[in-house]
Amino acid sequence: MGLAQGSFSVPIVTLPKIKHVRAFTVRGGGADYHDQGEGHWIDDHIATPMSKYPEYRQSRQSFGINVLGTLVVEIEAEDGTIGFAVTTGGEPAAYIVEKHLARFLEGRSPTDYEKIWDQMYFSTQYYGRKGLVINAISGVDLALWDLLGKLRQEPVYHLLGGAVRDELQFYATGARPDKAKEFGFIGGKMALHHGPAEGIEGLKKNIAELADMRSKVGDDFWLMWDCWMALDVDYATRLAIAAHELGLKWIEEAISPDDYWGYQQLKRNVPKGMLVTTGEHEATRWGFRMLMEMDCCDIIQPDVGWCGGVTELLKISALADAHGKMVVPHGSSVYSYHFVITRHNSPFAEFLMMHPGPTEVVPMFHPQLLGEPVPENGRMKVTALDKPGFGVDLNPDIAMHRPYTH
Ligand SMILES: C[C@H](O)[C@H](O)[C@@H](O)[C@@H](O)C(=O)O
Ligand SMILES: [Mg+2]
Repeated sequence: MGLAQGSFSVPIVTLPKIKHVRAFTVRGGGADYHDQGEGHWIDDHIATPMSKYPEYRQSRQSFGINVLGTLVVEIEAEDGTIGFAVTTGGEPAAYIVEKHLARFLEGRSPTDYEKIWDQMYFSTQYYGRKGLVINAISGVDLALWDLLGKLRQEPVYHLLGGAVRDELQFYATGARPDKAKEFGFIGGKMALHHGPAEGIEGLKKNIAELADMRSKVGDDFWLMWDCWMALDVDYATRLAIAAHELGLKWIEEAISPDDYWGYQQLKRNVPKGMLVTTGEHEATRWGFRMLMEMDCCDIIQPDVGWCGGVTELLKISALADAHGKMVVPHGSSVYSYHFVITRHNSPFAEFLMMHPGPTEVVPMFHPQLLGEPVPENGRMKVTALDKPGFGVDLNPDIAMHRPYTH
């Protein structure tokens, strides 16, 4: 780290330049958290847009929800410091990182993250804009922020403006909100099991499941449904009306992320007091601008590993703040924790319960990250984030594969 002579006597710090960008793939849980073994709650007859095909109704893995696997991006500076990040993307994302994105980083300063993001986005705009390409850009951007933190010996949340509160509070996503309540979480979000293709019988089963869980957690504990893009406006409206009496707090990602008009209508249809949320499969400031200007939802839920990374989430969050919208990022382990703690309009965070039951609290991206913090009693003190970068290390025991080089 050199000390360049500034215009005053005080020298400014010049960080070492980026020397190498490398992309690896990993299978088995971690950032591609749907890539789990048999009998996991996260693959048990969950309603999806593919549920209209009976052969793909029981298991999301049957139609390929875990086909990509994890992308690991490593960025090495000239002094040997390595920043890394994990997200969903696997081999195709690794190809994009190595063959297309790396050229915008190697030889550059890690502080040029705005220009680097702009060049990664607009150089891939002709084939990207959302989905896999933005996942790859997000992975690079997160690794860049991890490198910046390590070079500056500061946690990422310091670089984002510092903590606005002393601790994070979490709701838990999983099949057991009753256990989530025991563990001290502020609420429980369940995956919806039956979609329109199962007719009124399926809708009644959904309501019966919610009623059963409400009887277990009492009247005040937050209960939410995650509908994973599975419904249409009519079904979602009928479900919301029936669930309102059971105190459903929000109905999440009920319809296709492309159907902004449908969300606009659903938000008008749901009973007063029920929130409509979405955004985990939306990307960039432009996608979220559409959600907000068309009044599609009450809470936006970008995934920082899928929406464009920290650099883009800063823009999305500021836009949401101006619109008076809450930003509760989709669960993405430390990558969302370091962000949420710094934003007034992100009052709580999601914790995805990755234990198969789930009857235990385990790290979300297990087994890929060493030092990954987990909530205690549903909360996480900001001090748990006080390590350089995102504060985690890659588990050396996991098999990483580098499918492409450049
Ligand atoms: C639980 C949901 O079906 C998804 O698996 C989950 O990843 C996501 O939608 C969430 O909000 O956590
Ligand atoms: Mg969701």
